Amino acid sequence: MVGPFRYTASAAQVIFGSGSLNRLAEAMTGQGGKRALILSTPHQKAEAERIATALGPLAAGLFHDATMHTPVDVTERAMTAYNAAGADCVVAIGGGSTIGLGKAIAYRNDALQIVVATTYAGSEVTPILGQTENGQKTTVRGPGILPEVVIYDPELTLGLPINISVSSGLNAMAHAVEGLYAQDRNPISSMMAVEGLRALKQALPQIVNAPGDIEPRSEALYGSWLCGTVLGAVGMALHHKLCHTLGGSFDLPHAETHAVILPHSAAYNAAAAADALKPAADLFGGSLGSGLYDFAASIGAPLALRDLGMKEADLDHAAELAARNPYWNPRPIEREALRALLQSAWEGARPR
Ligand SMILES: NC(=O)c1ccc[n+]([C@@H]2O[C@H](COP(=O)([O-])OP(=O)(O)OC[C@H]3O[C@@H](n4cnc5c(N)ncnc54)[C@H](O)[C@@H]3O)[C@@H](O)[C@H]2O)c1
Ligand SMILES: O=C(O)CCC(=O)CC(=O)O
Repeated sequence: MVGPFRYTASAAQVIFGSGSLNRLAEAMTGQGGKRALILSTPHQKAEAERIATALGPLAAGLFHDATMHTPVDVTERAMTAYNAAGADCVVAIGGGSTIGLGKAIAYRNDALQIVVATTYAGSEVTPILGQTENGQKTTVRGPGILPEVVIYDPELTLGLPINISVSSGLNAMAHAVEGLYAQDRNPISSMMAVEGLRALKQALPQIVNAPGDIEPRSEALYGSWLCGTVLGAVGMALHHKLCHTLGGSFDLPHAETHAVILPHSAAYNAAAAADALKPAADLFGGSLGSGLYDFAASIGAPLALRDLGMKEADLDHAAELAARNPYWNPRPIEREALRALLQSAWEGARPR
């Protein structure tokens, strides 16, 4: 039987396709934007400068210090740049770090946000902002946080390094896996989750073999949009709580941490959410935890927390933090089982 359910569609406008970056000025002025602060990481500064040149007088300035986990001190410097430039909107070009900075600005001043998304993290289509201050990462949700327009131009992802592509793709897949067993899931979010998983499962091995091939790049960006939309639409559970803890309190890299944890969190929840996870398990050979692990290994993803810089001595503390104020999860958060999960993930063991 279908339902009952509640589904809230995202209000963001999506412009998808090769060459869609050319529609940036039109997208910005169409929303009433006149002076944009262009945001990027230091790594994508040149791309941001090209965008500023193309926008001409619509570009009010550049800020290229976006940083992972959205530190509040960086946001404060960006706010100063925004006000000094007389900007009325932001254009964020990049992955979740740059998009997070744009959201943090909009959270404070309701700036219009135009996003050019260049990884598979999915932040561009969520009303979620994570920020870090004094070593603590906190998350807020709110309508002003969701970017108004998202441009997906696969041409811009052709140079995304293979290792980032792989980890970022698994980060997207984690949104879909958790979306499948979310308490507030609905037929639309589950359909998007399964299609997102299918698209990324198909695209990532092809990207590893031919990173400059536009077809799998388009497929991966399409899959990441779907998975990100699921993240924005329904609640996340143990997997996201763990990654949030490991990223915010132990400064582990975001996408790589998702990539390592996903097989283990999926295995943890496999029995408790067997029906909801069946379409995903079917995609990965029947057993979701080991299937995801084998898939991740086959595309060269990181498999062990120890390889990301996590200290074994910190695992107890991580388990304790992750068990504190837990998100709803299909299987109860059992302290010992959670500690065992972290040990397996630290060692890079294949879940059963
Ligand atoms: N709020 C949300 O809904 C949400 C969702 C997912 C991630 N996030 C946040 O996003 C951050 C991580 O984002 P991420 O994983 O996308 O990494 P990132 O944005 O830090 O990007 C990783 C690196 O890749 C570079 N890069 C990005 N796109 C590129 C491209 N096409 N070509 C070459 N280099 C490129 C970036 O400049 C950066 O140096 C974390 O802070 C995480 O918490 C938030
Ligand atoms: O860090 C954030 O902005 C929130 C993170 C989130 O909800 C998605 C993720 O962890 O990939």
